[in-house]
Amino acid sequence: MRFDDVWFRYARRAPWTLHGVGATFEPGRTIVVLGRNGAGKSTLLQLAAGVLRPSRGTVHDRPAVVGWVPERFPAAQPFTTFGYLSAMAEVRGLPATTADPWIDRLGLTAHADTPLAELSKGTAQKVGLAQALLTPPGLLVLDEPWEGLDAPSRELIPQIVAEVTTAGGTVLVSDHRGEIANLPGALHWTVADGTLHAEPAPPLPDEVVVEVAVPRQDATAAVDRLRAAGHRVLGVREISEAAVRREHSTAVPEKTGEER
Ligand SMILES: Nc1ncnc2c1ncn2[C@@H]1O[C@H](COP(=O)(O)OP(=O)(O)OP(=O)(O)O)[C@@H](O)[C@H]1O
Repeated sequence: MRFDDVWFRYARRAPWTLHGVGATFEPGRTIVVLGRNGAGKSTLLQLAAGVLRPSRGTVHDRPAVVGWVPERFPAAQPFTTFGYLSAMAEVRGLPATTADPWIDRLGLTAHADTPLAELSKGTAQKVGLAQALLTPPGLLVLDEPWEGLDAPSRELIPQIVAEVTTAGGTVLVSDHRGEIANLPGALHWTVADGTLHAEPAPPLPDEVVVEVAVPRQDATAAVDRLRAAGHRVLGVREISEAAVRREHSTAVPEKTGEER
């Protein structure tokens, strides 16, 4: 995807929030958007996601599937967690059960029948995240995704980001706390004075995500061994029935003809 001389302002005579932004969003990249409060990070993310349209200029080649997670999930909707996620799946032509693995993985099972309006901010954010991941996104846009999340869920974000980029998607994430800034290969773009300042791109890591199940009592030792062998451990989580079912359809991805 590419921004070609993108300008944006919120009203006809308002000052430009962004002006003359040019940027290329490479597949497989994590792009961390930094900047002070009010600099225009959310505006840039919404232009990328297609939630806002540029006042001038063009966004080219936006991926067909965009996952958009706003800073605050709009919880004032007449659904329960499960009702909302299954309705979102059906809108996309997917079976209602598509949401089940995400409900499980994001720890939403206990809240499945809770009305959205009664969820805590962090739980509502997880519903927003699950919604964005129902179909594997070519572009995942996360606006301050850590806000209000509990510790186990915060660890999930880098895992999910790595899964999307490993599958060839682009992740655009605003992160004023710097929680994801150290991901290998992450680009740092800073919004200031209405423009984008991009640090030079580090090489893309040539990695895949391998999920390994070990007995619970061996988890710490397994993590230590993997780290000692030079692997990045993205996180440890409870195995779920959905994950066990997925295991039977897991295969090591083959390289494409071009990569051989
Ligand atoms: N809906 C809107 N209508 C008018 N002005 C807006 C609107 N949304 C944002 N702005 C203004 O546009 C500018 C950029 O806002 P934006 O939310 O993109 O910044 P940000 O870097 O994401 O800030 P924060 O870190 O506080 O979320 C700010 O001056 C803000 O007040």
